[in-house]
Amino acid sequence: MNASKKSDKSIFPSTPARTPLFTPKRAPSVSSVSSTSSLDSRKAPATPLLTANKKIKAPLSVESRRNHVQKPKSTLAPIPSTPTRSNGGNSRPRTPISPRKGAESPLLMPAASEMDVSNVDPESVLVDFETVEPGDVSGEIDEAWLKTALQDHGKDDKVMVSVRIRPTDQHNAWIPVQSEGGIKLDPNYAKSTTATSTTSFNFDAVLTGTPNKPIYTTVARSHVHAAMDGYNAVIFAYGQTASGKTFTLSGNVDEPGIIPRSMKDVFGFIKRTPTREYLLRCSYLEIYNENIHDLLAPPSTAAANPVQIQGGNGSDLILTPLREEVITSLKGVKEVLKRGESNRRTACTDWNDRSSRSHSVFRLVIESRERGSGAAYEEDEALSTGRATTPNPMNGRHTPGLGGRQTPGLSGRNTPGLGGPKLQARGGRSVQTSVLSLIDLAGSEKATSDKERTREGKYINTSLLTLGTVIGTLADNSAKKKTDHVPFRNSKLTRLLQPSLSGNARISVICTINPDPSAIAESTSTLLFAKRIKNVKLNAQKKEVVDTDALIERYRKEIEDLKNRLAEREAEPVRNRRLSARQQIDESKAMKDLNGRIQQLTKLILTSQTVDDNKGDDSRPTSPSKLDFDMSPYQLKEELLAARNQLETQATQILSLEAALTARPPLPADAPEEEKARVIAEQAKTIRELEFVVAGYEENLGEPLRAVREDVEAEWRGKLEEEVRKREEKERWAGELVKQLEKEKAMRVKMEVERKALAAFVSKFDALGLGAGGGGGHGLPLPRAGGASAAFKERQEMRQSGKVSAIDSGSFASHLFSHRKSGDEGSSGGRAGGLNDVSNGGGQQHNISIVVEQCTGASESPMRMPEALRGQPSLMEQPMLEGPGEEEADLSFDELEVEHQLLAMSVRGMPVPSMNTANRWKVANAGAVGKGRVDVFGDKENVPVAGQ
Ligand SMILES: Nc1ncnc2c1ncn2[C@@H]1O[C@H](COP(=O)(O)OP(=O)(O)OP(=O)(O)O)[C@@H](O)[C@H]1O
Repeated sequence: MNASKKSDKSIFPSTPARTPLFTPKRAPSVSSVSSTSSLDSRKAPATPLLTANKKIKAPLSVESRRNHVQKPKSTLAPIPSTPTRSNGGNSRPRTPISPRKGAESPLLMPAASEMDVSNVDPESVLVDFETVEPGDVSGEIDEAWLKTALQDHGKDDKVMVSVRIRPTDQHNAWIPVQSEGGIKLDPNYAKSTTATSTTSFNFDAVLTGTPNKPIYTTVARSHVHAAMDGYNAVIFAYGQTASGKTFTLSGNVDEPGIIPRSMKDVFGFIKRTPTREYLLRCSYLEIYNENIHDLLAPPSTAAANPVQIQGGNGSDLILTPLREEVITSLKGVKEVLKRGESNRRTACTDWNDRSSRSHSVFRLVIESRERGSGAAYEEDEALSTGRATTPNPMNGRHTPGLGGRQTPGLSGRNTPGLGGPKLQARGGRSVQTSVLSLIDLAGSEKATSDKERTREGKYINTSLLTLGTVIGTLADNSAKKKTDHVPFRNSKLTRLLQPSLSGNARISVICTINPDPSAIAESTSTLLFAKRIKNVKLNAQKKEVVDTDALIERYRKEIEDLKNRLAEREAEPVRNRRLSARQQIDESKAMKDLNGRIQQLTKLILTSQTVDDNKGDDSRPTSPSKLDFDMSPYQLKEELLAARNQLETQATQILSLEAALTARPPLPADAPEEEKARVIAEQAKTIRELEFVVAGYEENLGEPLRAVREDVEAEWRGKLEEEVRKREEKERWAGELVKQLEKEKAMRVKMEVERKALAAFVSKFDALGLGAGGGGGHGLPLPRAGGASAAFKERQEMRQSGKVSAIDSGSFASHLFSHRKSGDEGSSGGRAGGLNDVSNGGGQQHNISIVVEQCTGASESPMRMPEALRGQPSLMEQPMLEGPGEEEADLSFDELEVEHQLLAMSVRGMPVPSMNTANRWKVANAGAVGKGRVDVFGDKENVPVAGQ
């Protein structure tokens, strides 16, 4: 790897070197790849121009990561614990030499730096205008700039989008229209490329050239200031590989990029803000192959403990375990950045000697609160810390130090939670919290000639694609006022960016493009991404945490004082208070004021508590300041409940005291003593009377009244017993009625069944033309000689010969009747032997009448067969009548079966053919009955057989 390339990625290298104008590497042919390439071979000094066509392979990034760290010991060495100011006046905030007891979180790795936030007392590492070193302040900030800062791009609710065109000494395919923030494709290339129809774009700024200062001033400074002012801010670079993202973000020693410049600006801002004090803590992480690694943790432990993202949708996220280091000077930042940079995964690709193989995120958490001074501050401090503070002789500030109030959990214990303690809202001073995120994305790229690079490239491209989709959906939602699901969770990158992209951040995006004509497609894709993100709506809000504990405590104290004063006055004997009328008026007014103030404070306590409750987890989800993470969630809940109960009890006590105060008898302050004594006497009498009423009611009723009451009670007792007896009688009667009703219901059901059976029987008779209105006189056919058996037989024969496909509903019955045309009389021999073979003779017809009797008992049948019919053959055995034109009856096997049973019921006592008869008939007909129909008869085989 050549030296100049290395220096590009190192923000603060030891040996400054000017960067030559960059010409990107072309993807070389496979033949040009030197298999003997090594790190040493790449050390030969060469400009990017000279190395442009030379493919050099880097060792695999993961394995080489530790080798790549050139001075691991020095980079991980702790920052000097006691930095001193050159003027010897105010001292820089000190880093405690020994970690606090119990500060180690089991989830965090052993500290590699004493500035690890979990090892320090935040109150001792605050930065303010007095502690900022002159050299740490950006010399670039001047009054003129402060005016321009008012034209803050981040103020509106849109993402600030800029394009940076990397310089080239070859053909430039893109023409900037800088004054209008536009960029368009050179018409010569526009014609030749079919990559896109859109060739001209407009953004907030289009920037060219190598200097990073104008880039920072234009795209980043206002966002850094917004972050210092309490807004979350995100600045990220997006673009294809080797287009200049890292150069823009980190830069080099000659051209420091956005990250080092913004850090300088942070200290400059603090220097110019004497009213506030700051706690600055930073973290540095990378997303490599969809795993998040802590770049500030020792590489071995970072690899073994990938950072996890926790937290709700859209709200703040918790990254754990992630080391956060407190910074108090630019030197500290340099140290942290250097360490992080050295742990970053970079590798030589076909296009970039030191291509970032991961997305890197440098986060600076800025917490600030007003600097306290004066008597009120002293008192607040004492209230907050529970002890008097000692002014620091060096800077005059009150620093409670290690023994001071740190991060009380609800239990009151000092417990640094996960991620370390944070600045506390104290002494009634609220804390503003914001996060500045500076993100260097890995570049999108085509498949490379190296397997590992290709694998990394896939992860990179996938997460960038997801970022594109997320941005697209957000833009679409904003434009069309929709609320479509945004797939933030599809990649670690978008998940990490979720709170910011959801709107609560000011965002600036620098899209870097490679102006080479061969990269027009990729550049266009980058520009389309830039266009989409421009439409995402933002609504960044400041986050302020109020010290409700301190406020409530102060109110309580005041209420206590007021109550004491009131009590003293009331306790003073009247005779001792010989006051003039004027004094009495004044005192009355003072008492009234005291009461008013107590009420007001009580309300404030309740409001503060409500605010605190409402904020709950939502207000500071990431803050461990209110939570003791050593406790189980159950214990925390218990504590919370206990604290609330206590507060409520106190509030109730206060309210009842107030009520007692206001309920005192109204008496003008200037009323004479006699008058007061009279009012008191009256009140005492009233109280005695009420006591008499409450306690002695029974005693005062007297004997005669008691006797009357007993008489009345006896009378009513008798009436009650009579009513009870009557009710029992009625219940018995109702029970009888219910039983009768049940019986009747059963009877009805039975009758309904019989009625239906009878109706079916009658309808069958009618259908057969055997009913009273049926016979020959009415033209309905009568069964003819040969009977149903002959018809059935013929039917089966027809089926077997294929003339009839199956015995279908009604067809068998029709054959019963149509069969008489065949004149087959011989089949009657199939009848059951025990039955009378009665021929009705040729075309003779019968009139069959049925007597239906009312069913009078369970044993009686509703039907009686007339005498005339007794001895007649059953319907099945009756021969068919002959006669042209008779209609076909609609009978199926089942219907015949029903008919058969009905007949059996109706002619009880008569010899009735059983279904066995029919079965025998079936057998006699040589199995002509379809096998599939046997089940039609089924267990009706068991019907009692008459005559057998
Ligand atoms: N504006 C610029 N002026 C001069 N040199 C530049 C400029 N932009 C980029 N370069 C040079 O181009 C090379 C590639 O740039 P850089 O590493 O920043 O690209 P990148 O987009 O971060 O690539 P990757 O996505 O692969 O990490 C570097 O050597 C860098 O010094």
